[in-house]
This record gives sequence, C-alpha cells and structure tokens, in this order.
Amino acid sequence: MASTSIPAIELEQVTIALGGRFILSDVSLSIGDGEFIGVLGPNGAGKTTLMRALLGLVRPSSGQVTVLGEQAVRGNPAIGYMPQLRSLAPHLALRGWDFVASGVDGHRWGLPLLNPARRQVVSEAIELVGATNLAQRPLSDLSGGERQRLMLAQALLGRPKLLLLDEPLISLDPHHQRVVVELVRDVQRRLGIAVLFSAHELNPLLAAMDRVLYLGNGHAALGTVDQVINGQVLSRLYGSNIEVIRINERIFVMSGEHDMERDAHMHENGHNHGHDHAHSHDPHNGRRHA
Ligand SMILES: Nc1ncnc2c1ncn2[C@@H]1O[C@H](COP(=O)(O)OP(=O)(O)OP(=O)(O)O)[C@@H](O)[C@H]1O
Repeated sequence: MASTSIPAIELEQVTIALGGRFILSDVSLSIGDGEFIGVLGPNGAGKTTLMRALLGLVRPSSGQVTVLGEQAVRGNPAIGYMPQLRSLAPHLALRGWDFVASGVDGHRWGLPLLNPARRQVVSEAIELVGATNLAQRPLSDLSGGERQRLMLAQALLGRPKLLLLDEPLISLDPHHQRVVVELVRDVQRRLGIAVLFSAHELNPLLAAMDRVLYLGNGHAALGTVDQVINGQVLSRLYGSNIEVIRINERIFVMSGEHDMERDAHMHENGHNHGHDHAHSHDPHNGRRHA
C-alpha cells in the first residue's frame, strides 16, 4: 500500500439505511490503492450495499463515500464490478470473446461491432485472466470456473483501478475457489489495483488478502486478520458471543456450537449457496449495476 497516493476508497461517517434498517451506521474507513481486501460478514450485513454505494447506486443518508479521490458516482469507468450470482442464461450461445465484449459500453445488448481500439480493450482483458483460448468457445461449453474467468475479464475491461467482486466464490468447489482467488490476486498485483472481494468464508481468502473488512450490526472493522478476527471484535459485529478457533492454519468463527460462516451459507429461503449450482436464484435481481 503506497501511503502517499490517493486512497482507493474512503468512507467518512457514512450511514446507510435501507427499508427502515441501518445497514451502515457512522462508518469511517480508508483503503489504499493497491490493497486486496476480503469483505466478510453475516447475511444482510451490507457487503453488497457497500459495493453499490461505491458504484453510486445507493446514496448514504449521511457522510461521504469517496472513490479514488472523487465522490462516488454512477458509471465510474475506474471501477470494475462483478455482481453476485449473475445469470448467464441469456449469453450461453455467445462465444466467450463476444460475451466479454458485450460488457463494453454501448454494446451491452446484442452482438458487438467494435472498432479496433475497443477490440484491443476486450482482448487485453481476456489476456489478463489467461483466457485467450477459452474465449474462442461458446459459454454453453464452459465450466462454472471458466465462465467465472470470463466474467472477471469483463469486470477488467478498460483496466479499472478498483475492482469490486461480490461473492465470486459462491457455487464453486474448493479447488475452483482457490483458482479464482489466486487469479484475482495475481491480476491485482500485476495491475497494482485495489480489490474488494466479498465472501461468506474467510479461509479461502486468508493467503491472498492484505486486510479484512468485516461488517455486521451496522459496524465495520478493517484491519489485519489478527486485528479483526478475534472474539472481542466479532462479538460486537455479530451482537452475540463469538469465539475464534484456529486449527491447522484455518480459522473458525464460532457461536457456541455453531460455525457462523458455514451457517451463513443458509439464506433466509433455505438455499445453500455453498453448494447451489443452479444459477437461477438471484436475490439481487433488479437492484444491480446495469
Ligand atoms: N433496496 C433495498 N430496500 C430495502 N432493503 C434492502 C434493499 N437492498 C438491500 N436491502 C437489505 O439490506 C440488507 C443488506 O443487504 P446486502 O445485500 O448488502 O447484504 P450482504 O451482506 O451482501 O448479504 P448476503 O451475504 O446475504 O449477500 C439486507 O437486510 C437486505 O435485505
């Protein structure tokens, strides 16, 4: 993290209320321009809402949200965004390359006819994630992990300086989770950009992240794993007594007998996202970045 440069993200006394509930309450924090931040917290803690605030899609009721030194605004080209559980059904017939290209501004719908400069932008993003060969095949022929790689390429179009990835590990098995985390870490280092990577589980991110941002109960705790992942801080964020147990380099966040992160996979409607390979359920449908 370069201390002299403009922070990638700054929140100053930010309060966000949705549906009559405080999602963030007077939160202040600063994230450096080359940091990989794991964003964690129970269901409904506000991980997606924070990303939407950075995208200028949710306005705080008070406080300032600043991205790369400017107030958060819609359509900021410096931000790359990968929304949660995005359905690719409408794109399955497209070649990978055309799918990535469909994310170029003005070509979201229908097959893109791009000028050479824009074609170059698409090819660069695909190269960045090592998907040049993959991109020749239709999405319908690709595995979940391979599609995820192309979605990442789409989020990298135009080389953003801040990358927001909303639960990219959902529905991937542990091997593909590792592949995605390592890929994002590698791209983030090569480009020197900031990444917010939200997840339900801490362990897959442990080796990759510089700091962790844990949300809960309207509060936010940002710091190293040791500073944040401890009983005192997490009890405040969960609003109940939390114990942190470390076994063989893995960390478990426990409330009594319950593993809180495992329980967090169970959404209110009973869907288990950790093992849900059906992409049809999208709790954020209709309220995501266009
Ligand atoms: N447009 C909205 N109107 C009212 N309430 C909303 C709206 N958007 C989100 N919420 C509520 O705000 C809370 C925070 O939602 P958010 O999606 O940010 O949580 P999250 O941490 O991403 O959760 P998850 O881990 O389940 O994805 C939830 O209780 C959600 O139901």
